[in-house]
Amino acid sequence: MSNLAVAKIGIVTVSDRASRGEYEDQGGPAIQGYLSEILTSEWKPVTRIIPDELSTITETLKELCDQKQCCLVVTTGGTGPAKRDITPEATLAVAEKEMPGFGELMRKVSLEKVATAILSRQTAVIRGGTLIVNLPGQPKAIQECLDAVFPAIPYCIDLLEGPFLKTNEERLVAFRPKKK
Ligand SMILES: Nc1ncnc2c1ncn2[C@@H]1O[C@H](COP(=O)(O)OP(=O)(O)OP(=O)(O)O)[C@@H](O)[C@H]1O
Ligand SMILES: Nc1nc2c(c(=O)[nH]1)N[C@H]1C(S)=C(S)[C@@H](COP(=O)(O)O)O[C@H]1N2
Repeated sequence: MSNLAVAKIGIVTVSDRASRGEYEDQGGPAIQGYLSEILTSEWKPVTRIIPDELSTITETLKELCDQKQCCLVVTTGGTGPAKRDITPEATLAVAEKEMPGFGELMRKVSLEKVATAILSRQTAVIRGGTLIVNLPGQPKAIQECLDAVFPAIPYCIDLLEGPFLKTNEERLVAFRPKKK
């Protein structure tokens, strides 16, 4: 992946009911809207709406990382303790490296908003040149979580030798250490 390439970003809604059309997916559009507001460099979304099935989630993540060459994949849903919530396990199953700080920070800021944030097992991992980040299913959790961790994402993608992501600094300042 060249750092001059247009950034492809995977947006994966994991929801039995949204994937069956029983309710309209609000999570994927909320992530896309957030990224459009934050990013000033060129990027392209690659969206998927899938059920809470381990093999479907792992295959989708592999496709977005290995074939589509997304530099970032953001998932929403399936991070809780319910029987069918399996997104973190699927994410770890395709991981080469775990990035536990993302889940820790998202739970910390979320706990300041809702006591039930403790129920999310959301995590983040690296697969090849891709960072995968899990978000909870509640659409309002998307901004709460991404505001906390997004400042670290452009530099993480630099370290993976991916595209250079620029942010709208009035909205969010990306952390990049000063070059010596
Ligand atoms: N993509 C979505 N769009 C709109 N609302 C959602 C979405 N995903 C989740 N929600 C809301 O957040 C709640 C918690 O999400 P969770 O991922 O635990 O879903 P769930 O209750 O297990 O059911 P499902 O997998 O069918 O969405 C849902 O019950 C729903 O009200
Ligand atoms: N920021 C934030 N985090 C949150 C929530 C929320 O509303 N906002 N919902 C919590 C709830 S109610 C649950 S059950 C867990 C897991 O949600 P999921 O299974 O939809 O991923 O995320 C938690 N984390």
